[in-house]
Amino acid sequence: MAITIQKLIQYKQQQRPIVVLTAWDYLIAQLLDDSGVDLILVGDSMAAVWGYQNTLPISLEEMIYHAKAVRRGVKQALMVVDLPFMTYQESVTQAMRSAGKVLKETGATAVKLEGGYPQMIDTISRLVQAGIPVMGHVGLTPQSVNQIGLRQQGKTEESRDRILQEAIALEQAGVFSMILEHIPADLAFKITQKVSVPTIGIGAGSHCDGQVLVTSDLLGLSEKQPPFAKVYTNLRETITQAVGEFSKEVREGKF
Ligand SMILES: Nc1nc2c(c(=O)[nH]1)N[C@@H](CNc1ccc(C(=O)N[C@@H](CCC(=O)O)C(=O)O)cc1)CN2
Ligand SMILES: CC(C)(CO)C(=O)C(=O)O
Ligand SMILES: [Mg+2]
Repeated sequence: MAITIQKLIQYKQQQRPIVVLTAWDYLIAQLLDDSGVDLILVGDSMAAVWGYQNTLPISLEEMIYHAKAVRRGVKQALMVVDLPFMTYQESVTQAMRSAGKVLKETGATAVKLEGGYPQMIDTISRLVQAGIPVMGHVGLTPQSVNQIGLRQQGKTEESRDRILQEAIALEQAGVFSMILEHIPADLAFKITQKVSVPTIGIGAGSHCDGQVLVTSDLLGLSEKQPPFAKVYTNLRETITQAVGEFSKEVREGKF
C-alpha cells in the first residue's frame, strides 16, 4: 500500500523512524522506491547535477522537468518537491501558482517550502487551506545562503528560541511534516517532542522522527558534501575505475 500523509503522521505516533532520500531521475527514484524508502524528495539540491554551486539558480521548470521523471519511478513512497528560490517568497499568489503547477504537472503529493518567518507561515497556511499539502523546512535554510551561509543554526539562545517558535508556527499553519537542517541535536529533540507532526532531520542529531540525506552524498557521488552527511559507499571511485577499465580495453583493441 502506498504511503500517505496520514500514515507518515502515524509513524511518529508509533515511534517508527521515517526514511527519506532525494531523487532527481527515474532510475534512482525507482531503486529507492523498491528499497522501501518512505518519502522521496525532489530536492533543489539537484542544482548540483546542473553544476550550480548552490540551490539559488534552479528554476521551477527545471524542478518540474526532473520531478516528472522521478514520478514514473515512485509507486509506494510519498513524493515531495522543493519549490525553488524566488518561486514562492514574493506573495501568497506566487506560491499558490508555483505549488499548483508542480502538483498538476508532476503528480507529486506535496511541496516543500523553506522558512518559518511570519509571512511564510501565512503563505503556508493559505496553501494548506487550498488543499496543497506542505512540508516545512527550518534551521539552516539553504536558499538563504547569501545571508546566513551554511553554518549550523541555533547556536545562541535567541536563535534557538526563534527556530523552536518557527517550528511551532509551522505546525499551526498545517504542515504535515518538517525538515530540521543543521541545528544542535538537543534543539531538534525539543522540537520533535513539542510538535505533533513528524520532524525529518539532516545534521540535526538522531532524535528526530526521521532522517534525510541527499542520495548522491550517501552514494559517494557528490563532488563535496556537508560535514553531517554519512557516505556509505564510494561511487565516484567505482565509476572512475569502471570507465578506466573500459577505456583501457577499447584502446588495447580488446573490446
Ligand atoms: N550535496 C548536498 N547538497 C545540498 C545539501 C546536502 O545535504 N548535500 N543540503 C543543502 C545545503 N546544506 C548544507 C549544509 C551545510 C554545509 C556545510 O558544508 N557546512 C559547513 C560550513 C561551510 C561553510 O561555512 O562554508 C559546516 O561546517 O557547517 C553545506 C551544505 C542543499 N544542498
Ligand atoms: C535534503 C534537503 C533537506 C537538504 O537541504 C533538501 O531540501 C534538498 O535536498 O534540496
Ligand atoms: Mg532543498
